[in-house]
Amino acid sequence: MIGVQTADAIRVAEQVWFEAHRGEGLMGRAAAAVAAHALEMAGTHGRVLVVVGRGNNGGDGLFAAAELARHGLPVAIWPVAETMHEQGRVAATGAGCRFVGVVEATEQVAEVDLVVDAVLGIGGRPGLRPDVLALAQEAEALGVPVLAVDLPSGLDTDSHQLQDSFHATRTITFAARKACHVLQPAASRCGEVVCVDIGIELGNSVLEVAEAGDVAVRWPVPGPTSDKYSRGVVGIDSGSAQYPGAAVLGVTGALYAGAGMIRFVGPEPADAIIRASLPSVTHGEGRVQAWLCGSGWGSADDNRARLERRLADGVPAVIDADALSVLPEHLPYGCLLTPHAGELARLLGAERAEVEADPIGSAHRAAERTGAVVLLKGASQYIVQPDGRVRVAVPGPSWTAQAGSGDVLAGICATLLAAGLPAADAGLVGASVQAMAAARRPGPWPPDDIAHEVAALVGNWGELSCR
Ligand SMILES: NC(=O)C1=CN([C@@H]2O[C@H](COP(=O)(O)OP(=O)(O)OC[C@H]3O[C@@H](n4cnc5c(N)ncnc54)[C@H](OP(=O)(O)O)[C@@H]3O)[C@@H](O)[C@H]2O)[C@@H](O)CC1
Ligand SMILES: [K+]
Repeated sequence: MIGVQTADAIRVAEQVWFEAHRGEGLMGRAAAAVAAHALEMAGTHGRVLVVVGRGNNGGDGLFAAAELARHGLPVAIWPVAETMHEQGRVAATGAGCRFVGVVEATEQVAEVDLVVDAVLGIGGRPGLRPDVLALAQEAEALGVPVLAVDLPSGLDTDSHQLQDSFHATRTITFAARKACHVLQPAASRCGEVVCVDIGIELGNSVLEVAEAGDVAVRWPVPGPTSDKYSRGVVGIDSGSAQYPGAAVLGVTGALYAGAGMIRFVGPEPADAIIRASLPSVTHGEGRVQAWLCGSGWGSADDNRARLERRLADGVPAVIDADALSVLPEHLPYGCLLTPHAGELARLLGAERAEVEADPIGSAHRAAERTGAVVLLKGASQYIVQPDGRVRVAVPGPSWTAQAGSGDVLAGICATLLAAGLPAADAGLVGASVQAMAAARRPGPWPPDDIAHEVAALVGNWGELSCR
């Protein structure tokens, strides 16, 4: 898992380091890493424009500029504020960097091979001054590579929200990733994110982002004594006359994620379609280890009773789509809710914009209120537990932003619940594996094709770990 830290936590850790290492500095380490990446991006003869702010982020930029100039690169520096880091200014001047004003900097953008953005780091307030924004936009429009120091200036360090900012090709950050580097849409401004260890010690992270290895180790691979019951029986009550496809997709997701057995109890015409196209699925009631309810129910009058009937078994359930608006007072232990932003807003009686402004807080409210884990779907997929722990699924390509992806995902998660994964892991692993499968098969593939790709992906892990 990748641990994400806040700006405050970084500041505290830096302070502890400074107290333990009196007279020493961290900026040299940060600047050396920036210079190495700048050299790689600009080439040994590249022309570089470094835009520096008044704080320590600007200091990093000035020391990196000095290093580049010592390597013989022509370096121009635009200090955007009236003051700048004094030792950094002395170093850059001594190394032969040239200081320019706004007019020359703007002219230079079209000429240079790299722009280094060292305007604002973790001490910055969101947004950019108009003249700095104009330069950032010019660089983007011209396709000039941008190396952001710590974060693209203009972004809010601890937020997922988009702001007027630089659009980096690469961002080099220090000690740990921050929310803006990993959460969409802000992360889309960061380009490739490189995290450099500068030697400070950090405590618990504010949230964690899953990596491929975290998914593989949690995947329930059958052992030599496994049978269809021990692997997990999934009950699926989904679909309606209006939305039979949701049921077919959910069953497909469950099947290709490796359900030991599926009992489908949804209505026609999905029942007949599944009988004809997915012959391993059984039909009718029986014992199950987990339920999937809600996908494709539509706004029928009997949704509340339909959900209560399934929850009466007392086993964990994936509660999706239309079932999210008819939740009973008490849910069985270990349920997973899988709303998108609009569904979560309805569940909370809030506006969609409120959920989009505060996805983690909104998902946490729903988790606290229901006692269930919430998997909030979207460009970044949050898994939030009632105790406030937050994890984010492995990110995937935007191709999965299409109708039916959520139905497949609910089926995958239900298989994982039935296999015995706790709801938080089922949500994390389910959302991640779908994203990873989509990444293996880029392009406009329909969601059922991505479900098939899940089986291929998991099969590779099976070779390694199947006994
Ligand atoms: N500590 C260390 O040893 C290490 C730190 N490191 C580096 O330092 C960075 C943090 O430095 P920092 O704390 O000086 O903050 P930074 O982001 O440079 O900017 C703050 C300045 O900008 C101003 N300002 C703010 N918002 C603004 C806006 N929207 N528009 C215009 N101005 C704005 C604000 O002025 P104010 O108006 O608040 O008086 C303030 O003066 C960190 O990201 C990393 O790069 C590394 O070297 C590792 C070691
Ligand atoms: K920056």
